[in-house]
Amino acid sequence: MSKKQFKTEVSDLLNLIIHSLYSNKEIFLRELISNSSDAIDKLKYLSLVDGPLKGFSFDPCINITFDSNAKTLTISDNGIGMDEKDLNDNLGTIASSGTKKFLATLTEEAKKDSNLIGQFGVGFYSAFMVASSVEVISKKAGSNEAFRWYSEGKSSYSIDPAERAEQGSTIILHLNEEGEEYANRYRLDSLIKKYSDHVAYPIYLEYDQESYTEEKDSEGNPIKKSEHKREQVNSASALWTRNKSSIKDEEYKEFYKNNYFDQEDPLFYLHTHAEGATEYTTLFYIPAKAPFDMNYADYRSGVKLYVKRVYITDDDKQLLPTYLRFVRGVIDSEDLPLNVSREILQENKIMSAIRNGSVKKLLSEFKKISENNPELYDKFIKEYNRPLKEGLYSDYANRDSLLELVRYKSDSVDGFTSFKAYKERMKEGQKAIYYITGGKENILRNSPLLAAYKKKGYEVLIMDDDIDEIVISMVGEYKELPLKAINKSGALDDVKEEKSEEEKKSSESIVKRFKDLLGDSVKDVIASSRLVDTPAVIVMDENDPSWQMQKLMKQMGNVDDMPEVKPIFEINTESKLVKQVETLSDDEAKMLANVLLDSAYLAEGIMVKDPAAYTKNVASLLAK
Ligand SMILES: Nc1ncnc2c1ncn2[C@@H]1O[C@H](COP(=O)(O)OP(=O)(O)OP(=O)(O)O)[C@@H](O)[C@H]1O
Repeated sequence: MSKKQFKTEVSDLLNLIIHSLYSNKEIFLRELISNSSDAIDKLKYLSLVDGPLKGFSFDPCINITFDSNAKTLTISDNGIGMDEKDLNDNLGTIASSGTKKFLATLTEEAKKDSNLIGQFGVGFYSAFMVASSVEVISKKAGSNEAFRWYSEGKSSYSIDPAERAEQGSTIILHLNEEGEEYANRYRLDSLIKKYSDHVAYPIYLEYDQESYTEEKDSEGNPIKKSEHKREQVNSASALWTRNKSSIKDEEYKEFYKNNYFDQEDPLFYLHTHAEGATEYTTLFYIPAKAPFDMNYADYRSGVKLYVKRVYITDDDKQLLPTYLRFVRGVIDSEDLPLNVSREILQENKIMSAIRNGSVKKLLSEFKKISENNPELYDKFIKEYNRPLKEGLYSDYANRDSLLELVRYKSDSVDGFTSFKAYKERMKEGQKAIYYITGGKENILRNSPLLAAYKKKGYEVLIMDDDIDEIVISMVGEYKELPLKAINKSGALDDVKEEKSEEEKKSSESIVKRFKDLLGDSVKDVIASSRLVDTPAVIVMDENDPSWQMQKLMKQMGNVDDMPEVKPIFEINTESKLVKQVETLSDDEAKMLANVLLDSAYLAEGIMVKDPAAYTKNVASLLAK
């Protein structure tokens, strides 16, 4: 016997599955059936495309048997099967390296969520929730050898030669105490219907039915007879191929929950059939909660591609643009060739037409919901605002549609607002959409810059998402209205208050004094025409990166090459404090100017360069 150790992650994972996730242990059956269905998909596909298995003929099916005396449950399929190496690779290691990393971060509460199992691709191991040992007897299509994998789910497994007539896999569960209840016809029947009704291949349940015959024994009692039966339990039709009007809401939801490993109903779904230059069907779902890996670079794509009902792939990130990675569902094309490979998919004209059409449909559905069902749209935005913003950046062709979908916080209304609603609220004479970026919400909301806009009645959007900065500066305008950052020099003049000649003169001399005092610690000093109660603020030159952007650039590692970017110091020359620089001695004036500059940094949530010097200056000024 060749005994092998599981990779350590597998032992950890088994432990986790067996002990934390077992509140919903019945899902093991769905996982094993789904593996069988995938295995049939793979063989069916290989039998249709060029290669050694082309023309391979078989009658796809999944068979389930049980023995309540021996306490076993057996799931077998005639799919692709596994050879020795596959058994080692697939059942001896964990599917993705990201999974372990993610598991490590899960809270105890979250670990109890059995939903997570399927999302990881650890489905097979769920068998150990109900079995004390598991055997897999498998023969790979095209091979003459069969193998038996065996494990008690602790730290090791073994692989030995075995016998199996046909290609495919047989999974034998030796049920533990928790699992005994599954060696039961009615229990299995209802579980298959519940979770696997739409699996595209027939699932047969075999059982012995006992009945009483007409005949009587010597004592006159009816004689019992046992009959072996084999019945198809699932309906085995691909839901998306059915006519929309014949499908109930419940059926759509069940399909989603059983196929996309979510216990919650989806937020909404859309089922469409396109005809014309390209013919295809799509059934898309929006999960109620963003998938856990949505913000990981190695996220799992949630859309499966079929060609004429034949499964092609669920691992292709080209099917939809990255920013729609939260969408789950099916694309089924009538026109793509079956042997379409990943490389071909990328450049295939039909695929790109399907992709463009799908994006348009999704975006227009989002728009419809935003107009007709604001409550639902709020839920949607709470989960998916961020990926939509990425779309603004990456999907130029659909930017106008996306601009109608994204939402922002505002200093004038509660919750989120759209650009459209902002535009409708705009004051007469207002020529731009104003926003502030570059920090946490509370810092932005307390920015001294807001007062001048408020005074004019101009609304300011509070953009506190770290990608807003990059995205919005790229977008530039909404319906020909420029988008202006109020903490950049470009928005200064829009809220200008006219000054008298005398005021101008006095402010010129104060500005000059500040320039002398601060030297090259700032890019420039300007007299503010918009500050109300605040002595001074820092803003960035229109063409310089903001603080947030600089921070991002530093994080990305370009520290050495990046020249120091200095702010423009905008001073309120009407402020008493500011005016004092003209009366104080040079030393004291310098101290004051530096304190004002450092305070302006702090108001932006930016740490001052020399905190010790700052507190010392403040203390000595206060003392005076
Ligand atoms: N019945 C089967 N026939 C052939 N291969 C199988 C079968 N069951 C499992 N496998 C192989 O073992 C691998 C691991 O299965 P497991 O259920 O743990 O993860 P997965 O199927 O990749 O992910 P998920 O369960 O999320 O779909 C599968 O990817 C597949 O290659």
